[in-house]
Amino acid sequence: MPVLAKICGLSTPETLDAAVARGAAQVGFVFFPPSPRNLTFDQARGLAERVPGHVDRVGVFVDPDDALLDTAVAAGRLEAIQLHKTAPQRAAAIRSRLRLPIWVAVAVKTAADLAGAAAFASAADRVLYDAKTPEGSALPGGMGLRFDWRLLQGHRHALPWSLSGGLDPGNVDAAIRTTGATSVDVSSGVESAPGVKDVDKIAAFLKAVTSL
Ligand SMILES: O=C(O)c1ccccc1N[C@@H]1O[C@H](COP(=O)(O)O)[C@@H](O)[C@H]1O
Repeated sequence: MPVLAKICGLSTPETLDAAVARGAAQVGFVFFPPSPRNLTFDQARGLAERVPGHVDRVGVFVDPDDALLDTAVAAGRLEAIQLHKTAPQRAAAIRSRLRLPIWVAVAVKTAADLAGAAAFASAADRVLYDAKTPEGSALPGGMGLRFDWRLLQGHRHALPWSLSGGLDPGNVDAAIRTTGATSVDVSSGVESAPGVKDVDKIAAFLKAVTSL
């Protein structure tokens, strides 16, 4: 089965174009001011118009309010919403109000954390397994941290799922082989510095994924 890749945290036309040209299935736009990848609405508007119809625009949010969601969805012409640190009831409310697919991040450190995904079974469309960031971290994702991929082996998933957290061009092949993921998501693993995407790393990551 082909593996789909989302390149997250894009903020320049050049890196967005590289992700599209090299075969990204989704591009991620971050709307979270503490992140070095946070977009203004004007930036999102400009990037959104470069994305062809076969690539989905995913907005990344941390427990957002309705005003932020509405403005970001319009500016970024978002086709899916990725939620971090958002309760199941709130995710369900966002889903029914926006009528867009909801990706919900589940932070994983131990096997017990995987059970958290079940609470989103009727509230989301996809689970994104991501590494748990340390208590008090500024960001709940996008820190290049990975979890023990073997935890996913044999796990019965409540929803379609994607793998993220610390993936990069050198390890994504092993991550896919270990977990059986058919969808992967990367941010800092294709950067030269926090928030600075690297076109060569994007190309290498997508080559590793699409040549499997
Ligand atoms: O990328 C960010 O800055 C970010 C901010 C807030 C929530 C999530 C964020 N990124 C997501 O984190 C994961 C893993 O990132 P990484 O590859 O380990 O750097 C990814 O899903 C991003 O979408």
